[in-house]
Amino acid sequence: MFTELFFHKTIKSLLNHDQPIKGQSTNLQNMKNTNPTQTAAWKKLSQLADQKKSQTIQSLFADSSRFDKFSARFEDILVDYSKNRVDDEVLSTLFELAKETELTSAIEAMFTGGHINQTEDRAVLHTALRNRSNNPVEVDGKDVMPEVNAVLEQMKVFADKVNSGAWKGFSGKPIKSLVNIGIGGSDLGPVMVTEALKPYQNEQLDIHFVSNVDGTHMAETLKKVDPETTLFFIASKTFTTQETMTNAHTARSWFLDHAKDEAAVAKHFVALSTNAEAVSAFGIDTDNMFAFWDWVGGRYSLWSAIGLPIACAIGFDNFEKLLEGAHAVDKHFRGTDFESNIPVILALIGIWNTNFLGAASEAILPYDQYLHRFAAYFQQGNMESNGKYVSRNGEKVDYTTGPIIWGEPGTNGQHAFYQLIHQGTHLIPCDFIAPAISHNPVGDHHPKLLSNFFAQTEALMNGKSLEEVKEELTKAGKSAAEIAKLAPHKVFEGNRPTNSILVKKVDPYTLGCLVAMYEHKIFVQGVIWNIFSFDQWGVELGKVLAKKILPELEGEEKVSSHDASTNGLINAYKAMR
Ligand SMILES: O=P(O)(O)OC[C@H]1O[C@H](O)[C@@H](O)[C@@H](O)[C@@H]1O
Repeated sequence: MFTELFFHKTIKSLLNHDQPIKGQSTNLQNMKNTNPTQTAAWKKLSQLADQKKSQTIQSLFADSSRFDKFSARFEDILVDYSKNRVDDEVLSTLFELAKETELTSAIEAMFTGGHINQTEDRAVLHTALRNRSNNPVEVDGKDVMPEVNAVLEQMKVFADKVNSGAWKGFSGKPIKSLVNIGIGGSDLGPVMVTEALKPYQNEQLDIHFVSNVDGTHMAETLKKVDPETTLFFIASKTFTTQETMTNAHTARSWFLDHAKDEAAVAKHFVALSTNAEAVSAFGIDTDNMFAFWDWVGGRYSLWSAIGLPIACAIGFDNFEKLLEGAHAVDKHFRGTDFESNIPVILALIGIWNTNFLGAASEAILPYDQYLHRFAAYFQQGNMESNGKYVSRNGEKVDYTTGPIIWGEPGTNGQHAFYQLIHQGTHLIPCDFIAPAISHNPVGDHHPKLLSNFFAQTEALMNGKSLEEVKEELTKAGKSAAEIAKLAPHKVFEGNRPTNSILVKKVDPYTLGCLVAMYEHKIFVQGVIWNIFSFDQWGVELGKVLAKKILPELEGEEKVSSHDASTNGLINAYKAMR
C-alpha cells in the first residue's frame, strides 16, 4: 500500500548522483510495508539481546581495534559509537534489519520526490532545498530546483540589503532588530541555528524570537526593540497557526501605533510561508513574501525561506555554507553503504537501545554553549516525526517507536540530571557533542569543558565497582561499619551507552552536516518502525478543543459542556480573574 504512492525511480540515480533524476522511470525496488518485528533480523536481535545481557561495553574493549572499527569520520566530524552495547554480530544484524525493511528504496523514494508523506499525500524534499549540485529533482513530474533557486536568490538579495544597512525602515534608518514570529518548525530551527552560529552574526543586528501565544513573550520582546529599526518575519507554513497569527497582529498594531502609516508595513514586515492568499489577507505585500512548498515539513524547514532570519543574521554566504554542509551529508547518506553510513549507524544503534535494551529516552548533550537549543530543536524533529503508535498499514504497533528526546548543554546537565543517568533505574543513551576548537578560547575553559565530556563518557561506560569503592573508603580511613553502610551508594554500575560526536569547530558548514545527520537518523528509524515520519496529526486535537473553549471563556456564566475536571478548571479560572 505504502509503495503504491511512490514514484518509482531508476536505480541509476543510486549509482551516480550527479545524473538528473527522471520522474518516469519505474523499476526501483518497492518499499515494503513491513512489521519490523516479523523480520528475521528482528527475531535474531531479540535473541542476541537476551544472550548478551551480561556483556559489558567495557569488556568489548578487549578488542583493541574496537575504536577504529566502531567510529566513523565525515570530513571534520568524528562519530565514536564504540561505547555502545553492540558487537560485530549485533551491528551486522542491525544492518540486516535495514535491508529487510528496504531502507535503500525508502531513501531513494525520499530523494526523488516520492509521496512518502502518505497521509498528506506529499513529497518530502528538504534535501532539494540544499541541493547544491543543482541536478533536477522532480515532484509530480516538475523539476523544483528552478523555484528553489529563485527563492534562494530572493533571500540573498534581501539578506544582503538588511546586512549592508541598505534596507531602511519607514523613517529612513537601517534595520537593527530582527524579530521572528513563528512557532514549532517556524521557530525552533532559526532559533537553534542563530544561537549556534552567534559568532558569525552581524554585530549591527540583534535577533529575537517570539513563539508563545502568552502575551508576555511579545510584550517583553517589544520592550527591547524600536519600531523605526525593527524588521518582523512572520514565519508560518500555513499562515493560519493561532499563536503566530495572534502575535503577528499584535506586532502589527504596535508598529502602526508608532508609524501611523499603513504603507510603512511593507518596510517592516515580511512573510515566510506557503500560503500567498493568507499572507496578502494579513496585509503583507506578496512582494515581501518568501515562498516555500508543501513538500517542506515544518520541522525540516530551516533550509527554506524559514531560514531567512538566519541568512539576515549571519549573512547569506554563511547560510549557503550551512546548506552545503547538509548537502554533503545528504550525498553521504544516499550514496554510502549502510556499514559506513553515519545516519544509518546512529539510527540502528538507537533502535537497538530502544527496542532491544528498553531505553525510553535519549539525551542530547552538547558541550558547547552555542548549541544550547540543539536538543530542543531535535526534540521537535524527533518526537513530532516518530511519536506515532500507528503503523503505515493503519494498525497499532506492538513495539516501541520514537524515544523521548531531551537534553541540556554540558556541564550544566552534570550538576542537574546526570545523577539519574549514572545511578538511576532508567537506561538513558546519550549523545555527547563537542567542538575541538572553541570560538571563545578564554584561559583554560575549553580544555576543562572537554575534560568533562571525555570523563563523563568514560564514567558512564566503566562505572565504579564495589571493590574500587571499598578500597577508596579504606584508604580514606573509614571503619568497616562505615564502609558497609556507604559503599553501595557510591557504586556506579556503568555500562551506560553513549555516542560521542567531536567536530573541529561549530561553523556553518559543520552545523549543516550535524543537523542533516540527525534528520536522516530520524528518517531511517521511521522507515524501520514502519511509521509515517512526516505528518503530525497528534498536534491537531488540542488545537480544535482550544478553539471550542476560547469563546466559553468570555462572560460570567458557568460552563458545563465538558467533563467535571475541565468544567471545574474553566469555572475556577473565570471566578479568579
Ligand atoms: O509553520 P506553521 O504552519 O505556523 O506551523 C507551526 C507548527 O504547527 C504545528 O505545531 C505543527 O504542524 C508543527 O510541525 C509546525 O511546525
